[in-house]
Amino acid sequence: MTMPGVVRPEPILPTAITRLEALDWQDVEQELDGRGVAVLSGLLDEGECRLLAGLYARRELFRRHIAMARHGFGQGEYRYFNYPLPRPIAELRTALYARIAPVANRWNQWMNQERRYPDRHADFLAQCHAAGQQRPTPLLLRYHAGDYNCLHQDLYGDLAFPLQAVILLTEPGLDHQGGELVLTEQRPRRQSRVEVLPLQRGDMAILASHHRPVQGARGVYRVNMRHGVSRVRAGQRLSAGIIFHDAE
Ligand SMILES: O=C(O)CCC(=O)C(=O)O
Ligand SMILES: [Fe+2]
Repeated sequence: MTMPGVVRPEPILPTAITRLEALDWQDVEQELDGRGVAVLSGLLDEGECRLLAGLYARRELFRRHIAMARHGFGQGEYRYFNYPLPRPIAELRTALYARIAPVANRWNQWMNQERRYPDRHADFLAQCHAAGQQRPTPLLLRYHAGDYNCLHQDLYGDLAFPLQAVILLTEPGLDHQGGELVLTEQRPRRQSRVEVLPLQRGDMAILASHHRPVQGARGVYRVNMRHGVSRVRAGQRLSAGIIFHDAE
């Protein structure tokens, strides 16, 4: 029996965290350094995806609901979680940050950017909060047939972590058609490159949020990354976004 006024803790994602910790991070780091994106296939199982997708209906968990069309962001909707984050989201955010902070620091070194990110996410969040960025940014997104997400960057203030993660929570071909995650890479004085990520349910994509370094013949140059979602042609698509900086 649930006692009135007693908040039950959210279930956690032990298998996803175990899988995350068991990955070959040298491989993942190489992909991130080389291409600015890495896909962790099947990080979440079906039940874990359903658990996260099921949070969408629980309005009390969110601080803000965005209808994308109203802002010119595309078509579809998303909700920013409130603090305290549901434990699965908080645990993924904390565990993933610790694994990719070295990548972020290496990128800044290569790009001659002074900022270095602390080893622990809690310490980075303390920096965000001290800089006036105190609102949580992890989110759930929901798209129906015809919906899409315009190319964008998720920057919410001066302080920004250069990588973020997206988890696909529904199964392409079954729950929805279309709705591919798309990345663009704008190169100085050259035409842009695009990459389509054919994710399956439970896959996590780690991607460069803003700038990333590319090794060229004459040294390192900086490219400008954007991401978006192509039109969902049928069904319903849900995803979770994990952004490491908080918002103003
Ligand atoms: O729905 C998606 O796959 C993209 C989500 C997104 O833009 C984000 O999490 O920042
Ligand atoms: Fe985004």
